[in-house]
Amino acid sequence: MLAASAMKRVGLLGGSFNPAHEGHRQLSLAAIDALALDELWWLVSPGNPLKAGATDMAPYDARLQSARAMAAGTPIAVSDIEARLGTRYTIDTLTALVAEHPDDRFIWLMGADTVAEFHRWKDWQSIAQLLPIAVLPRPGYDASAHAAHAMGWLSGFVRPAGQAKHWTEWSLPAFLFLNLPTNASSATAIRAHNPNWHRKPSGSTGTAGNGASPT
Ligand SMILES: Nc1ncnc2c1ncn2[C@@H]1O[C@H](COP(=O)(O)OP(=O)(O)OP(=O)(O)O)[C@@H](O)[C@H]1O
Ligand SMILES: O=C(O)c1ccc[n+]([C@@H]2O[C@H](COP(=O)([O-])O)[C@@H](O)[C@H]2O)c1
Repeated sequence: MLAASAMKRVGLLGGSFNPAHEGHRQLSLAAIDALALDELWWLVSPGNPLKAGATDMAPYDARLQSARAMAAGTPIAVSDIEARLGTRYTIDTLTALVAEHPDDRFIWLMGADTVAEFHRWKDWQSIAQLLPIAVLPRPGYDASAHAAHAMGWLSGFVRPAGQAKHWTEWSLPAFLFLNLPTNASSATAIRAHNPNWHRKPSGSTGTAGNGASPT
């Protein structure tokens, strides 16, 4: 007799990871604890639709390797599912993931800085109707997140941070500001200091981490 598969509680953090840094890692580990997640996946974006004109976007493989290196030794898994599915918009990725994993429960994670532009994402209200959303605090972005255009609609669905572990029981939409220690790391700051972070020094073997793809 086959054993019934157990429902997994999975957090999803999408990003450019150009490059991945300590902020991604610290906040992800804290979110695993706060939300009682079984797994947390970093979805490395082949191309953020709102960064289409960016001239400083490193090649996809370099960003993937950077995420794997930063996730190494943690329970965080790095996924290239958007490259494999050919999806660029979050709503398309999440719709596919939910259909592929009907027995699991997903929650979308986003840094406080991204809330200000959330209303510009394709079908953003549908995203909130599909999955609960948890916001990772980020130094300097608390006010802009709370004042965001999207909050005009989302504020009616905000859940108390103290109930974070109960997210699988919530009706949707459900929006949560996580109360976690912050980390000021930023990929923009890293690139400003080292624009060639993704170019290997000559003689390098280029090995970086062993993060397995979850999907
Ligand atoms: N230090 C941080 N604290 C909280 N959330 C973060 C932090 N850094 C990144 N995030 C969140 O992680 C996700 C992926 O971030 P991303 O890869 O764009 O890094 P970034 O540092 O914001 O990059 P950039 O400076 O190039 O915009 C986004 O939701 C972002 O808000
Ligand atoms: O779906 C959209 O319209 C959309 C617009 C902007 C950003 N996103 C997603 O937001 C996540 C964070 O992106 P970034 O570049 O700020 O790290 C990443 O998963 C992107 O694909 C998604």
